[in-house]
Amino acid sequence: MFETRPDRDAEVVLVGRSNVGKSTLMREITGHSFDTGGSPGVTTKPNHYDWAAEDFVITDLPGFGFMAGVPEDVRERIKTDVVRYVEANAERILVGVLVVDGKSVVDIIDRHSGPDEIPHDVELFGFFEELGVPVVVAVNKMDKVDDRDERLDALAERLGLYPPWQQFEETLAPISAKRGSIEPLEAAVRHHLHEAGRDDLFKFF
Ligand SMILES: Nc1nc2c(ncn2[C@@H]2O[C@H](COP(=O)(O)OP(=O)(O)OP(=O)(O)O)[C@@H](O)[C@H]2O)c(=O)[nH]1
Ligand SMILES: [Mg+2]
Repeated sequence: MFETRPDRDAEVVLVGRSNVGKSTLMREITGHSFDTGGSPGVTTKPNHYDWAAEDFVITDLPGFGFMAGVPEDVRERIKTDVVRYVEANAERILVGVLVVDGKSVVDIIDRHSGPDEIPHDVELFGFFEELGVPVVVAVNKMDKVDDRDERLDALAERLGLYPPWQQFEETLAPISAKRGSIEPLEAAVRHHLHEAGRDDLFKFF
């Protein structure tokens, strides 16, 4: 279990496989730099970012899934720790942002779909729903995607959202964190904050 536990009553978490761009997105949202890098597994502990005067924290969690050079048991432990963190903090998590790599997510999901295997991204998506935590899928690295609508429809379908994807703007947000184009994500997060009666937090998004 991660040892950090922020003493705030409202939280937004960023979760997802390693190297999808969570820390890059965290930088875009907060304006503060976090370790990012070309090799997966850069973030090993939760990054919490809060504001002294505000009862709010954004948390960038370590990535899980395949990471070159990281043993299987370590990867599994990180995944378990992330799931436990979300479960333990579900009460105050207003929005769960599931970050995926728009270029590869559909292929990865298909590769890991089988009779006794649920892909991490699909599992996490369902897990947030089970906990009653609104989830936004930040489909990152869209700057590398040519067949935008086809990719997004394919992803929607795998998450159980019947295409066309445009019907789910509160759930699917195509972005490019590295280029600073994250408006669809901000709009989706604001939607859920509004639903939670927390328009006061719009200033962070
Ligand atoms: N092309 C492109 N690359 C991106 C984008 N966002 C992030 N990256 C790159 O993806 C790599 C991984 O980014 P990180 O932000 O470290 O990813 P992470 O999800 O925090 O990774 P872990 O901490 O290992 O889980 C870096 O080389 C980033 O520059 C994007 O929108 N487009
Ligand atoms: Mg990171």
